Amino acid sequence: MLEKDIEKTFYSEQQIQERVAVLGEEISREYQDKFPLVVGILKGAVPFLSDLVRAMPIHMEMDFMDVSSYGNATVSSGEVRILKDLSTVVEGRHIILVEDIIDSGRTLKYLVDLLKHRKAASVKIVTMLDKPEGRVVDMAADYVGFEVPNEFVVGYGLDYAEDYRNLPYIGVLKPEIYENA
Ligand SMILES: O=P(O)(O)OC[C@H]1O[C@H](OP(=O)(O)OP(=O)(O)O)[C@H](O)[C@@H]1O
Ligand code: HPA
Ligand SMILES: [Mg+2]
Repeated sequence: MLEKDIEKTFYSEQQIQERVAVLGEEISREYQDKFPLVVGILKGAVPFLSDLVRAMPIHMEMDFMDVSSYGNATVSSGEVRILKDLSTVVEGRHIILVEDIIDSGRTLKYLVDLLKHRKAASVKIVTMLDKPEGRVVDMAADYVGFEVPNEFVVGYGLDYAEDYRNLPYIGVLKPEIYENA
């Protein structure tokens, strides 16, 4: 079972759900007359997006993008590649980018630049987690669920080797999970 692999919990399921309800209300107030395009970044944003949009009782459209950072193992190139693009025309739309975490900031920097280039009317970022100590490029979210310290976190969409995304809370793994990998 998943539970036995977790060393400590940073944010419980209840804390997350309470925070999502507050964020949903705040964001709805800003976007109620804007018919926003809510863009989830695959795959990590899926659990958060799923909860967030159900806490936003306003008219909206949803779409998804999948991007991947690549480079060699020691030095990240900082390049980002599109694996799945939006199926919606961005020009003139108010975009809400939904992410599970901002770490180096590279993924979101690339996406914000791209959407502005495509002439979005506005682009704002909502992220469940912000890890400020991880930042390599200048990037700040408009709405943040929680801050996390500079540790590798899993759960609520965040994976280790594609596992643990379905954990309903956010925590860190026991060291032996990495040692046995
Ligand atoms: O701020 P950054 O350093 O760019 O890191 C954050 C990004 O990295 C993770 O995604 P990943 O590319 O691992 O894909 P995934 O969502 O499918 O796990 C996470 O979900 C963010 O999208
Ligand atoms: O702390 C993290 N955990 C999982 N995936 C991530 N992608 C960037 N930072 C993280
Ligand atoms: Mg992601």
